[in-house]
Amino acid sequence: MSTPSLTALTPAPGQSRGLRSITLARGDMDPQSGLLGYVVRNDARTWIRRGEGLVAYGETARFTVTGPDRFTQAQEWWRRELAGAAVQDDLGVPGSGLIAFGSFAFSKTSLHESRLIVPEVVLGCSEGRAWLTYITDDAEAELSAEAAEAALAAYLVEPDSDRSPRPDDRLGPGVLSEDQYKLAVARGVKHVQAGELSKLVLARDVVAHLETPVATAQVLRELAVRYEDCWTYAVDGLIGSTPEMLIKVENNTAQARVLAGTLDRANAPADDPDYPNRVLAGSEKQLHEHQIAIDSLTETLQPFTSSMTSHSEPFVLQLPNVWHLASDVTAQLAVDDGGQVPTSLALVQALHPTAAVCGTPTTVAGALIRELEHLQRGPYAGPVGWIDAGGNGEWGIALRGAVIETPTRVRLYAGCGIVEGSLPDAELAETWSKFRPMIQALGLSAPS
Ligand SMILES: C=C(O[C@H]1C=CC=C(C(=O)O)[C@@H]1O)C(=O)O
Repeated sequence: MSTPSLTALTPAPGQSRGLRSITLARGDMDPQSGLLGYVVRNDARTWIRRGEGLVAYGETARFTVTGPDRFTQAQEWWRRELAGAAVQDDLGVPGSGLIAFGSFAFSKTSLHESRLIVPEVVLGCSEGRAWLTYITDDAEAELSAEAAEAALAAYLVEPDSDRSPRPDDRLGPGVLSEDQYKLAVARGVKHVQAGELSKLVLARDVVAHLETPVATAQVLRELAVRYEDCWTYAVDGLIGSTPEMLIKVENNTAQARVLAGTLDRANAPADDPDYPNRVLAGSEKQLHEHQIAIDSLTETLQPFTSSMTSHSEPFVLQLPNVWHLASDVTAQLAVDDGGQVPTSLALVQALHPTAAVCGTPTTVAGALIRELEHLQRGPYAGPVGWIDAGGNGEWGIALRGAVIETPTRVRLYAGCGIVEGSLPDAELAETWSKFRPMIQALGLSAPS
């Protein structure tokens, strides 16, 4: 596999062979709803957390790719687009100026197309500062505040309607039945016990069949409000709210949030505040599973850094559906001989797939996933996020999400880390707790 170029991506000032963009500060974002007020169309692309992030519409350029070099090729395409671009950016903060949204297949052998998409309009909000970016490939187009506002207004003029649950909406089985999934888990445990690997992540799917077309914008707003500590993503029908940050790059700093170890909140005793600390943070099995995930991230990130910090113990992250063992990692990126730090995509290429979604060792786990899961993961558990012209970006792991396959068919995915002590019934139950965000946002109920 070719190694990623670590040179930061820099647009050439003044050139306009291709993309042209203007970014303007915008003061009128409703502080209550933040960006959510703009998530009104089902084709919105989003990256939202606590009311901030990015919402985009339209498409000015697109790159698609499959195979083991998908990250490198995407980065090379982005570099070429930037080399011919003319960028006016009043703000110069991560996410302003030219950006591309992206989603990548989990597997290097997947036929699913990984993609980078340059939108036409982007609304951004970070630390209270809001902006609007307008991007065009029309050499004659006027680049002004009026033109940018008009481009945005054209997308907002006809919002898509919300929908109410219908009697015939239902949740059906996916590729594997529940019993087949439990069998796959039992087989996975045997491979771990045989010493072939220390951790394996096995996923399964369920399918939502809706009577009327899915109201994607409504689903995204519900996810973003309910799962405000997660990153609510939408890229070409891949939607969800992920609690796991694969890598975020802001100038010379990289951050990751590693999760592994899960406890369902549904059956937790209401009068026992110490329950997650005792049952999750006090469990040898869960701590072992978490340690494997954090080691896989820090060992791979380390060569790109000059310093790195993470707490020695994971903390308990409380989400509406589950508690997770979580570790936040912050690193200063090492500067190369040319004075550059790696781009967010270069780090994604190095880090994906972590043990949180694949296993350890990666190659053994990857082969077993193909053998035992019988699932085409597509973009599930792959990197999803955005990159800007400076190489900054945020790439989450596409978890707690779904793929909209047709307007009335939505495939939900969830997986579990399998270690030596894993029990098939418990792992099956855990997948239901991980499906819950999407099940609720779609207005469905899980089978009891
Ligand atoms: C693979 C998933 O979750 C991963 C992330 C957090 C906790 C996990 C766990 O406890 O098994 C999984 O490793 C998923 O949500 O589909």
